[in-house]
Amino acid sequence: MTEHTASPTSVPAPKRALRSRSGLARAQRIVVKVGSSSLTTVAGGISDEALTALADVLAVRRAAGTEIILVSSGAISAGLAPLGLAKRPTQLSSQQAAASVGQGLLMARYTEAFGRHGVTVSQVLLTVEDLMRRTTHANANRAMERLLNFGVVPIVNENDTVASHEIRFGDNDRLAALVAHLVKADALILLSDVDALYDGPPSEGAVRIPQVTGMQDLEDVRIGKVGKAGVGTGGMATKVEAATISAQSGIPALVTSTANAAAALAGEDVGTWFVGRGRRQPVRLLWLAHVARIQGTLVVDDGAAKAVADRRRSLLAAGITAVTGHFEPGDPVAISDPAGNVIAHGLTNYASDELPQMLGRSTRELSKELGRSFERAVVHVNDLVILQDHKSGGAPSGPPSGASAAPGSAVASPESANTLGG
Ligand SMILES: Nc1ncnc2c1ncn2[C@@H]1O[C@H](COP(=O)(O)OP(=O)(O)O)[C@@H](O)[C@H]1O
Ligand SMILES: N[C@@H](CCC(=O)OP(=O)(O)O)C(=O)O
Repeated sequence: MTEHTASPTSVPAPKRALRSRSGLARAQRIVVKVGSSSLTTVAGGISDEALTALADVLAVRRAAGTEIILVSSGAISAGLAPLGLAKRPTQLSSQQAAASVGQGLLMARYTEAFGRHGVTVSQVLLTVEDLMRRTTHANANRAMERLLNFGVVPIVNENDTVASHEIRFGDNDRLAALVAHLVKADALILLSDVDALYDGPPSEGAVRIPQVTGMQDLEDVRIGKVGKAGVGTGGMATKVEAATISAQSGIPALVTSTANAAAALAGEDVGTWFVGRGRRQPVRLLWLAHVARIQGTLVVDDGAAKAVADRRRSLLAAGITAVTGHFEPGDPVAISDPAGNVIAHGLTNYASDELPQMLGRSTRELSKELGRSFERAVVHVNDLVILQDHKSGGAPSGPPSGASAAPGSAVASPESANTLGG
């Protein structure tokens, strides 16, 4: 194949976020995610009609010069019938087997459908780990950039056959958000069997939500169980989460149906638009906030909660009042205020069995006892992501203050703030 160098395929992604959904018509790099429920049925496997219709829309846009990355679910569902399975198995090894069979079938159909438009596709199977470690992240990024330069449409799925329970996304919605982040997409489009996010399960006469600008717009939204098709895993909850992850790191997201794919790409008023408003976040923090499996909880007192959430300090042992769960140093843990609200996620420097004898004790005391190897912070501020501001006594929290921690306080000196949540 000839290498494209000076064609629309090598147009760099713009640095500015699209302001509204109409900007999708001009977007240069778009991640599109399609769910199992749009492509497959339990009984019939892959729907040729649905897959071809989507490939037609995306191939036309690709031919017009827009870089398209397709995150496609459906491998497990497509593999059920060939293995004689009547429904989606719950056992991980059966899901792995079904994905292994179905992924090949899916790619064969995509290759053919895009090929009719002269568009080459490629298979990219990723695990959470590939996106988290700096070296593997950079490696995945290089491969994607090269594929896009070649004019290829990369088709991404989770590497279901090797992903274990511990490291699995499970749904592809959050994977798509991290892929959008990986390739610095202009926008993320999440396609499903429902045309938008509604204020409640659509079957109950709910009302469409056209735009989400922040968490306040989601407060009254009720999310029902996984859709009627019975083949998806994430449901609307993971789509909202993925769109939020994306929007909060500056990449706007649109949630709509596969039937609306062409209208969405043309910038028409369909679906639910999540306004991109945050700055790009390190992927490690996105993972910590939204994907990581939390292994335990550190309950902190009111002062420490305010310091961590409002003043962005490291968490010290003196402010921790209780520990639950079993974890090792480096594991993701939740930090909760005295009322039980989870205010942050962080990576702990201590194991759950080391912490009880440290709780409530000052840094000086602990330094004497533990000697030079003592790591001051139980959770360092650079390993912390704030999920909500702590509002003690119902009072609104002020802006992060630059004042240093009071003596004996359970917090360390101010450093960079990592805020993701609303
Ligand atoms: N508030 C809501 N707004 C829109 N859809 C919702 C809502 N609550 C639940 N749903 C359901 O979520 C389903 C989409 O999730 P899912 O089947 O997992 O999709 P996919 O396989 O495309 O990822 C829809 O079929 C819809 O019935
Ligand atoms: N990676 C899996 C995705 C699982 C799944 O059903 O995801 P989704 O339909 O996006 O909720 C597969 O290809 O079957």
